[in-house]
Amino acid sequence: MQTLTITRPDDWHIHLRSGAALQHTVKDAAKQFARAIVMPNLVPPVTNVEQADDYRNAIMRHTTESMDFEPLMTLYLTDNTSPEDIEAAVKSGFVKACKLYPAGATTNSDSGLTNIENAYPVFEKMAELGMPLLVHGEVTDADIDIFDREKVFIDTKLRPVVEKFTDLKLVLEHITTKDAVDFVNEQGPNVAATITAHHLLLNRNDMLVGGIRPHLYCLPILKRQEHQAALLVAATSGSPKFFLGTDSAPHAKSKKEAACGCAGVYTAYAAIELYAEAFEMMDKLDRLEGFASFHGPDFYGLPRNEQQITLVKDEWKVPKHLCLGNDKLVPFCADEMLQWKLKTD
Ligand SMILES: NC(=O)N[C@@H](CC(=O)O)C(=O)O
Ligand SMILES: [Zn+2]
Ligand SMILES: [Zn+2]
Repeated sequence: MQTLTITRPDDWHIHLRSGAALQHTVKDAAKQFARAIVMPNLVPPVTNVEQADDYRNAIMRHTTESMDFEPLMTLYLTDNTSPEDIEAAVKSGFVKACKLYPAGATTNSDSGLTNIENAYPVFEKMAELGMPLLVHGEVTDADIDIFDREKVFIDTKLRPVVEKFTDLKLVLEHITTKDAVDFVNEQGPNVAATITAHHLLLNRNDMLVGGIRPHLYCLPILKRQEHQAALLVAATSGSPKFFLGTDSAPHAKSKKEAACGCAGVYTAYAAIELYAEAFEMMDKLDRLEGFASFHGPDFYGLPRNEQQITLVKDEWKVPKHLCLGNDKLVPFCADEMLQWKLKTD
């Protein structure tokens, strides 16, 4: 049977949620990933070191020593975040990045920045101290089409930031367009991007043709096939600017299958397997380890993991439902066949 052994990967963008959900989300992440950048968009959001510490402890209560899992915490930037908050975050040692949500852009982003320039003093401190800025890159203007929101954000909001803060470490999260790939490639080594498995495997036809599939609705929304193709090329290029970030974002089944369903796709239960499918599609399985296990820690200035994981080419069927605390959740590719399976023994 075909196998693939790689250095244990990390997830540089995950939503673990809080409360009862942690029972499931932490286990799913930890079975493959050694570390994960944990997004701070809880209700209320994680905006200071004290809240990040509480959240970290809540996550750690769902780990065991044998899981060997380290959550890397983030702060949620608001209009009120100060340079002193950044100093405290760096000093904590466990806060590894700060997250910029434009207010209203995505799930639980209401407390995000109302104007990116409000955070310029904060960006200056982050650049000085080497704290990475993670960006949900979409504008929120009502007159901008949802499929154009990433490109318009890059052109109108992000370009001024990278021109002004030339040393700022910046990760454009969950990129979905060829425009984002080109932008990242044009910048110096301090600008990188994460790419999700679902944006590599799908385009908007998969979500909309033959019926609307609410479980494939996420933000930024799936784009045209030509954008998917550009993401596949970027992820499998071997460039250290692109690395794994699942954006695994669980929501209860009832919240997705609704008149106004929320955004987010749950992939953590089989994330590395899903990426393996995408890399195999490109005949680039040999590039998976760099993308999943090397480029992220190299960018963040953290050591690469020493353990390994093995994937086996062994078809299996994804369950129709998983649990999310006391709720039911429909995972990505529910009731479909996957080709790769993480070896657990
Ligand atoms: N990606 C999503 O569609 N949803 C994320 C938020 C985010 O990452 O934008 C979530 O928290 O549910
Ligand atoms: Zn986002
Ligand atoms: Zn996310």
